[in-house]
Amino acid sequence: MAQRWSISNALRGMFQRETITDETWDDLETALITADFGPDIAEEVVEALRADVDRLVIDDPRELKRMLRERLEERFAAYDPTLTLQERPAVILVVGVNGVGKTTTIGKLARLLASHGQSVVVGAADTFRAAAVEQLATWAQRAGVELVRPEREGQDPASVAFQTVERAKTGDIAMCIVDTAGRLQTKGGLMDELGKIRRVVEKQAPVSEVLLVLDATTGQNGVAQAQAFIEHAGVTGLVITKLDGSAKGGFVLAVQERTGIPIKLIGQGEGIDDLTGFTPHVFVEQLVG
Ligand SMILES: Nc1nc2c(ncn2[C@@H]2O[C@H](COP(=O)(O)OP(=O)(O)OP(=O)(O)O)[C@@H](O)[C@H]2O)c(=O)[nH]1
Repeated sequence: MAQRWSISNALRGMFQRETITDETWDDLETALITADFGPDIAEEVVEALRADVDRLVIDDPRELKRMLRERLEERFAAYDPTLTLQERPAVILVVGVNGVGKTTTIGKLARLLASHGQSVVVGAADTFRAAAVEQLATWAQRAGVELVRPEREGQDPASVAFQTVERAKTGDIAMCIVDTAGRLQTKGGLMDELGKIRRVVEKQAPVSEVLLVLDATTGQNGVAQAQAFIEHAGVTGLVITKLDGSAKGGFVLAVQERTGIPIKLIGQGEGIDDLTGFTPHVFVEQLVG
């Protein structure tokens, strides 16, 4: 079954026509804009394909579909989606606004890494809500990985992050994932706190990845969120969650190009196995059909 965020249905009529006409181009641009690529990218893609079709004297819409896949894949693949986890321990900080899916993503990522034979410890540096710690504890248990909890409610999140990395070092644990409290990108004090967490962790070990989690259903607003986090937390990769509930597959490309930060992981469900790496070829196959 096609993903909800796929544009294959929107394109169906277009590829059922015998030849490429003006309507073909209008339909394509509308499909791209509807999928939240944003008007600029939609126009660029249409213009580039139009030029190719004219130059190569093509009139078969099926050929155009192949060219659309190629062009999108080239744009998606302009950034390296590989997680950089060579350090020992490899420290991953996970940041983002409230409710985007940080804790869920950590549970899934811990499971993914553990299933590849890595030892993992997760740290509950979201110390404001006891429920947040318990939620992470449940995920850690499901993933079969160790957890470092705050010693008391309201403990400085940076100190929990520090203790988590310390635990990884003393226990010879390869991967260390630190959960942080959700925060609005407009709250300066809370954004500064992220910088502090990072500096404190770096006293123990270099930070390998700072992953910013974005909810695909927020669309272009996610770009504004991303920019503030990039400024304050030194984001190295994006995680797009809730793509399963979104009709906005194009958001993935828009946010990557506008922030210049690669998409590294994709979440498509609430289950522990619903997280994958980002593979442009596979993604575009599903997107275009
Ligand atoms: N459908 C779907 N739901 C998701 C996905 N990822 C997370 N969720 C749901 O989103 C909700 C919020 O997820 P959390 O992991 O608690 O989000 P958070 O960012 O840690 O939240 P705060 O700690 O409050 O900032 C939960 O109901 C999750 O089940 C996803 O990929 N798909």
